Amino acid sequence: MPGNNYNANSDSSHIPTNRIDRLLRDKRERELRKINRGQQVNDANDINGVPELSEYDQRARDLDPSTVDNDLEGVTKAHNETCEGRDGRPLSRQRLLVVANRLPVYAVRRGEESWSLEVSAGGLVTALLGVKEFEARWIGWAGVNVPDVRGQEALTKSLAEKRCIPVFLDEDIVHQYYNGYCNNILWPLFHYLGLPQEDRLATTRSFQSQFAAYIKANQMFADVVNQHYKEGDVVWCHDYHLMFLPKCLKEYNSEMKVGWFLHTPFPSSEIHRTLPSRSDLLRAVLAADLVGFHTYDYARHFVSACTRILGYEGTPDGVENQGRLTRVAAFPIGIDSDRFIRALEVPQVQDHIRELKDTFAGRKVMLGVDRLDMIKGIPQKILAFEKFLEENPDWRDKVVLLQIAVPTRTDVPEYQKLTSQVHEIVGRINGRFGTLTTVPIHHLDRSLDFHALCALYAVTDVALVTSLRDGMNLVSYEFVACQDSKKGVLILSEFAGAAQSLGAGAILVNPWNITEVAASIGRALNMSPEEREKRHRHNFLHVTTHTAQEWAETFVSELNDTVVEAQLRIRQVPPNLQDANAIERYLHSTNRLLILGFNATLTEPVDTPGRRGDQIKEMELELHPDLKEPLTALCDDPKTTIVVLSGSDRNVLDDNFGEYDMWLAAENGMFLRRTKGEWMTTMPEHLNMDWVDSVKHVFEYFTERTPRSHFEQRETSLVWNYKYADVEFGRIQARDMLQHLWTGPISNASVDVVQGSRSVEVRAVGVTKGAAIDRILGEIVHSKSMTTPIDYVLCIGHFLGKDEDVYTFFEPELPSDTGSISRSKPTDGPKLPGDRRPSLKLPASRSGTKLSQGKMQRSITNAERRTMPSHNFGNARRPTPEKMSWNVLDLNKENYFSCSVGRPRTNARFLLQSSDEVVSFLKQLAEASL
Ligand SMILES: O=P(O)(O)OC[C@H]1O[C@H](O[C@H]2O[C@H](CO)[C@@H](O)[C@H](O)[C@H]2O)[C@H](O)[C@@H](O)[C@@H]1O
Ligand SMILES: O=c1ccn([C@@H]2O[C@H](COP(=O)(O)OP(=O)(O)O)[C@@H](O)[C@H]2O)c(=O)[nH]1
Repeated sequence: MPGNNYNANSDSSHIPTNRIDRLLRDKRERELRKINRGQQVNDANDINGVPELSEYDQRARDLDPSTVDNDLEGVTKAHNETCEGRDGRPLSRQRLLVVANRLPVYAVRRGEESWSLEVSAGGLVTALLGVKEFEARWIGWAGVNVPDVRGQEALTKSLAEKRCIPVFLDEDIVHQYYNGYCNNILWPLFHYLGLPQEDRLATTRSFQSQFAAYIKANQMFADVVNQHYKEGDVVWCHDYHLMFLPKCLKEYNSEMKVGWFLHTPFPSSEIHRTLPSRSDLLRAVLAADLVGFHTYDYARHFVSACTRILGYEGTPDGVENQGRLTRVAAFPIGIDSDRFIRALEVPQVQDHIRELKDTFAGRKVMLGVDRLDMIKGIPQKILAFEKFLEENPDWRDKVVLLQIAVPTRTDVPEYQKLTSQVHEIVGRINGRFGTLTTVPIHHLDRSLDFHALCALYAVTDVALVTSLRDGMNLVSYEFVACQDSKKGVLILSEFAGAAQSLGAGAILVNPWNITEVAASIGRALNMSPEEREKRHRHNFLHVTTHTAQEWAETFVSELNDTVVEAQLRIRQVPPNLQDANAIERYLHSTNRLLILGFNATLTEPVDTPGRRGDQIKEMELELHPDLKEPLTALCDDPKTTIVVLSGSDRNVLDDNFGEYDMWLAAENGMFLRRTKGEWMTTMPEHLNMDWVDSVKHVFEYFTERTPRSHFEQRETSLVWNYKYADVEFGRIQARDMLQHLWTGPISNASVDVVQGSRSVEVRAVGVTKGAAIDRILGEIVHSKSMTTPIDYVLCIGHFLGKDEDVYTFFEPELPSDTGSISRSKPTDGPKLPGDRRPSLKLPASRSGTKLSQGKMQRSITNAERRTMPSHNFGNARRPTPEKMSWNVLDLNKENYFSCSVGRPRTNARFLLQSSDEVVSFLKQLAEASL
């Protein structure tokens, strides 16, 4: 194996924990493989004495029906044989299943069982043909309706030779899915052209029926993928046609590595939210492991749509929901620049170039190459050219505009209209500025073959790309690749993705500003050779380094890595609560304590903040409707004590739990009540509340300035909530607020500032659920006259990080400062904040302790509540040893179930995803104990 610098560091047994480190390592290894391949090709050439066909040429030949050896397999085999791994053994390349609406070839039927295959045009095909690192197979529609089985079988066989696998879509599906939902709804919407009126969809069609066809078609693609999928394959789904595919695939096999890439822009969330099926589409895409876009802007829009429409969390890495991260990133596509550069040397292209030079001698050539699509801004381009001719009569016989307009989606009425519109404008301008022998615009409604296109690019002085919106626009890249001798000028729409990469070298224009485009034409035609050279250098460097191959390799490398990353994350996420075990242990214990949170633990799940009209309802927390029965049964069991431990105030808990026989601990345990008795306070003595007015002042300020935010004043805390506000604005405001609270005038007050996912809470120092629990426990033990220790604890809640000390309070595996409970060895697991672990011994009788001295047991009137001094338990968290007469807790680790709800980054032992799961578990528990 050839010597290299990279091998020394490449130890496959060590996986870097940092993503960038892993991706850099991957990149080095790819470079190494390329060097190896290059050397082997050179060696082979030396032996044979003849230059080898490049892989791309080979591939293009493979796809060209006129070539004899048209088997892609050959290329792949050669690769497999030449690739070596780090240990020198041949490496088999990873299998890549590319799933796109269109196959790189389209089929034309020649007889009942005879098909010919033509290469499809379009940026996606061009880009993916440049991918060499993987053993790729294509899955897609062959662009033709094949109703008969014999025809399907014959076509499948022909396509197999090209490593293509067909998905057969019937005419109606194509009509509703491809012409309808894809190209009449999603395409214009994603390009900011808005949605069609429902009545313009035709009587037999509606959003609903087209969407249904879309889902059906996506499922058909998924079925074919599933038939061909082998463990370890990477599945790469492409474009707006297949937004449902990631979901379908993951439902079939959650282990599948699935990536999805969008070739169009992704619009602002304000545009996307107009789409009736907006949420379904976003959720389906998010099932992928990696979601890619051409530019950072599109990625940003997508993340923003997920946060604003679905209410999910947007992070710098992607979109997070319930601990599952879908990575979202920008992967700008490129072309196989070498292929274009090499093509210029081909004799056929040289001939073309000569012909074109002769034909347009004495005139500057301007070029437009576009599919005849409204997003390409063809009318705007022609009108700008007309304005230029109008204002510059000297140029009228010295410049020609060649416009190649490739027919596309000709069954969609909007495209038909565009064709007539363009023809009409071209006719008018040619009539206005043409002569008997020449016309200013040569407009062709057809496609050109590759060589003719390269020749055209090469003779062009000014390329004009005026897309109103364009995912990337590869034509601009191809033009640059073919211009190394001429160094022509690129006029490029600022609304094409390419503007982000070629912006510095091109003249950027707003295609809607006809005056600006016309002036830019003048500027380009008159540009000095020095300036053209400088601009071209910049663009050429970009196009030749950011290739299609780089694009695909980077995407797949990141896709592979998201799976590594997910595994690393999963290691930190606790397992789901095993219901059967928790129930079994419950049944075999004699004195059980169930501590339950309220909000997002026992409440009815609310869908998303985007559900307008439900906000008022959501703001009033309500008990899950299915909970009544099991909760009653569990509360009525004499061997079970239930405590609802919540941040909510007393009224909320009274309203929701008044009818059950249980304990209520409001305001993070600062108030306690058995439902049969009165509220009492458990607040520590001397709880300093002097900060309340200042914090309230700050909260009022931010509430006034943040529409749809609100704050709640409780006895021991204030909570500012921006759940219903604009997510991004809310977050910015929260950051400002936090900064002010941490560093401003109240920074020295005795408060804890706690940041929630959409809230900021300020509490008196030391107020946490964990800090309150031993006082609560003491009171319960006393009040229930417990005589046997608690031998089973289940603590379930959607608690803020600060309140997770309640989980650690009971944790038998953490070291204790008393010997009251037998514990196993200390673990390196979650750390207990400070030395908060209480003695778990409490007095059998509380007479003589502060706990029993009455104050806290008297009920509190509403009038007293606001001004109530801190008092009562004093140092009750640590009763003196002489007062302890028996162990309250006798908990071994198998009988302890701490469980976080919907917060995977937790110190709890287990996880439940939602309140639905909590309810389902409690139901089973109640039923099992009947
Ligand atoms: O297959 P068609 O419906 O005839 O359309 C052809 C392709 O058009 C779109 O291309 C996009 O992809 C290019 C490469 O990423 C990008 O440069 C361009 O800006 C996009 O418009 C479409 O997204 C493809 O799926 C179609 O195959
Ligand atoms: O007659 C033609 C005109 C264009 N193209 C190819 O079509 C693609 C157009 O890609 P682009 O990204 O510019 O736009 P899209 O059509 O994909 O929206 C480019 O690779 C062109 O080389 C082609 O094969 N034949």
